[in-house]
Amino acid sequence: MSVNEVRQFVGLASYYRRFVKDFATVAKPLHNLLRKHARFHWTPESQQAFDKLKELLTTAPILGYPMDSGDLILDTDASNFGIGAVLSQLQQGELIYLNTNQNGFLYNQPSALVSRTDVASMTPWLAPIIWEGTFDATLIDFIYKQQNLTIATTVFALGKYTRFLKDFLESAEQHYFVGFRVDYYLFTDQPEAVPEVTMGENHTLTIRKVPSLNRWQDISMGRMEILEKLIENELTKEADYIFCLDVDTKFYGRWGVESLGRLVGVIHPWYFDAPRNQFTYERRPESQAYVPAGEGDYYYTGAAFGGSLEDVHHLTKTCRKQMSIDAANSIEAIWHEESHLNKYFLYRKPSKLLSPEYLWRDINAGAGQIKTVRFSHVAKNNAEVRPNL
Ligand SMILES: CC(=O)N[C@H]1[C@@H](OP(=O)(O)OP(=O)(O)OC[C@H]2O[C@@H](n3ccc(=O)[nH]c3=O)[C@H](O)[C@@H]2O)O[C@H](CO)[C@H](O)[C@@H]1O
Ligand SMILES: [Mn+2]
Repeated sequence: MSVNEVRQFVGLASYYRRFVKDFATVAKPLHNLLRKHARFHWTPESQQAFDKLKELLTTAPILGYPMDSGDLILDTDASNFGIGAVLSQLQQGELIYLNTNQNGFLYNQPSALVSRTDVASMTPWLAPIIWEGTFDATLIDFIYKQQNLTIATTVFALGKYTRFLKDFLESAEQHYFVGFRVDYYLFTDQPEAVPEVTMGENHTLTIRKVPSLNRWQDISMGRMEILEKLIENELTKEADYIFCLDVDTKFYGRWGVESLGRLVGVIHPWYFDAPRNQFTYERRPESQAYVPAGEGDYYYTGAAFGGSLEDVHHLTKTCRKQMSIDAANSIEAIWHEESHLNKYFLYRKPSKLLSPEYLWRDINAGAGQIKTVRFSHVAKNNAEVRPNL
């Protein structure tokens, strides 16, 4: 054990002491011993103290959850390491520079003056609009990590859409809420067609069989009622937030806790720069999804939305009811549940908006303001994959 390694470890422990419960009584004596040895020499006694302190740091409950490899340690460049990686590298004798600054958690200073100027990062009702460059991933992960959250995520794959599952799930496991608890609920008419995909730590996949339907519109709209019932009957105690995502999609970049909010809409990738009179709202007053000319904020996609269980429950219940009124009147909104969702969001403003980075048209389609594509539709031949036109 080199003096350097011990110094690093002491730094690590110093950094963590504010988070470890009972640090003063349990770990401080060991910490002090090591501090002394870091300057002098290494004995079997210090090795024991080192091992014990290491164990404490990896198993002690901090702020209500045990430390794990997802916990962050920052160095002065604001890059981060998981504690697991740090400890194993220490064991392997690799040099890691750790910040031992006692004043706390380091990250880039936020500016009151400088931000992105090429996009709007706030709605007129003061909901943030999330774009690359509007948040600090390290900081926001650190903050949310302390809340021990579960994010339920629903995805539907009926008929030929099961072909999209492999890419969807594999890419989600690389980019979607990595390090946080995610429970996917996959609804399909063919459970046997669901591919084997290895789930990351704290990510689970539950498969639910649902009946096949003959119209793609009914599949798409039917999601509202299934979500409503899922939240009502099962999720209340199981999750904190929920997202509902299209399956004909793939992740290419981080989608994380920056997306969480009470009620979250994603700006549609085709209409983020369009005047509201071009939005494809339902324009027939006979439909419950009707939006009169001259109204409208942003046009939201039906392919991704979410929020707290309570707010998404209200949203899905409202859309389900509005769609059944339409059905009773033999009218179907032009863009199905997406039309109802847009009507809902017009009169119940989302508390957070995600930019089209969170649902892009196609990975190969560029746009100046889109600095990173996080999630994108994949090209598909509608006539070939859908059960009807
Ligand atoms: C970019 C965007 O805003 N997408 C929306 C759009 O067209 P899309 O072309 O994206 O709709 P879509 O064909 O992807 O259908 C929506 C979703 O329903 C599911 N599905 C559909 C058909 C099928 O045979 N099997 C199956 O599982 C699947 O999860 C799919 O992702 O309009 C739809 C309603 O009009 C939905 O609001 C979509 O979210
Ligand atoms: Mn889609």
